Amino acid sequence: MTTPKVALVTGAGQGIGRGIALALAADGHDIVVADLEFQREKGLGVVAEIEALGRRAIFVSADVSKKADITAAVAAAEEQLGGFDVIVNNAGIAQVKPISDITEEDLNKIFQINVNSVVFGIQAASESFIRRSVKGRIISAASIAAIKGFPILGAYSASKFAVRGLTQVAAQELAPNGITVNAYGPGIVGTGMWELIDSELSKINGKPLGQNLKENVDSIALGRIETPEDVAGVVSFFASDRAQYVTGQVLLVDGGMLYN
Ligand SMILES: NC(=O)C1=CN([C@@H]2O[C@H](COP(=O)(O)OP(=O)(O)OC[C@H]3O[C@@H](n4cnc5c(N)ncnc54)[C@H](O)[C@@H]3O)[C@@H](O)[C@H]2O)C=CC1
Ligand SMILES: CC(=O)C(C)=O
Repeated sequence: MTTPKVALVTGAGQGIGRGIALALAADGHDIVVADLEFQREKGLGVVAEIEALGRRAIFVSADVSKKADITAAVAAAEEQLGGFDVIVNNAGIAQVKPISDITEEDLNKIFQINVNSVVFGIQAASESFIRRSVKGRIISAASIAAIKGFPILGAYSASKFAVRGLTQVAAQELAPNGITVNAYGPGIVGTGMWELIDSELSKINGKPLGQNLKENVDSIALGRIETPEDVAGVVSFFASDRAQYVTGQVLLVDGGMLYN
């Protein structure tokens, strides 16, 4: 296949999404930086970082729980950057609650953002790829919590198991079109999401701030917290020509926490 040239990354205003957007730009992609409207300033900062790498980039305000927003972001890639080859369904949220406390609203919210978004991303990307005869790449955010259920992260774990299931199904359905579908499975990454998990766990188990994070990091074989750049390396691989025979996989990038 030809090297993908335009990538759309959701949740790219900060954290892992920002790291992925910068890595794909360094690989030679032009980038749609998609995030919620309230992240516009941060998103424009990422656009400037990408432009400093010599690539083109635009910020698109998109709520991934809305199908129309994802479809519009794909259209913006085609119309403003002249193509569309890779989607990274990265945006996601965490919730930190024992199953006994999970509400109907909690479930609806986390599934709309972590799961519905992946269905919408697969739909919008594959429609564009098939219409334009592009053997594109669909890459989504799973987690170690897509392989093993984590206590107090029940709704989150369920949502990431769903991402893994969707990845396997879409890989099989889209293979006849030459489209590959994969997911990355980070472990404990030092972003806003883990700041939230650590502080919420502290409220539940009374440990001092930072202690839950430290204990989790202590369980990592490579002995350090993960960075967005660690995750981005795997996404860069999935988007590259080197990954053209890889589909339907969740690749764990966790420094040695789970083993398959
Ligand atoms: N931080 C970690 O340890 C791990 C993170 N992940 C996954 O990686 C992905 C990125 O996580 P982080 O960068 O750590 O999180 P983060 O909280 O630092 O960043 C998430 C980004 O997604 C955006 N976002 C949230 N809801 C959105 C919506 N409805 N529409 C559009 N954008 C939205 C936020 O504005 C933010 O820019 C998530 O899917 C997460 O579940 C997976 C495993 C571990
Ligand atoms: C945030 C996340 O996915 C975990 C397992 O920590």
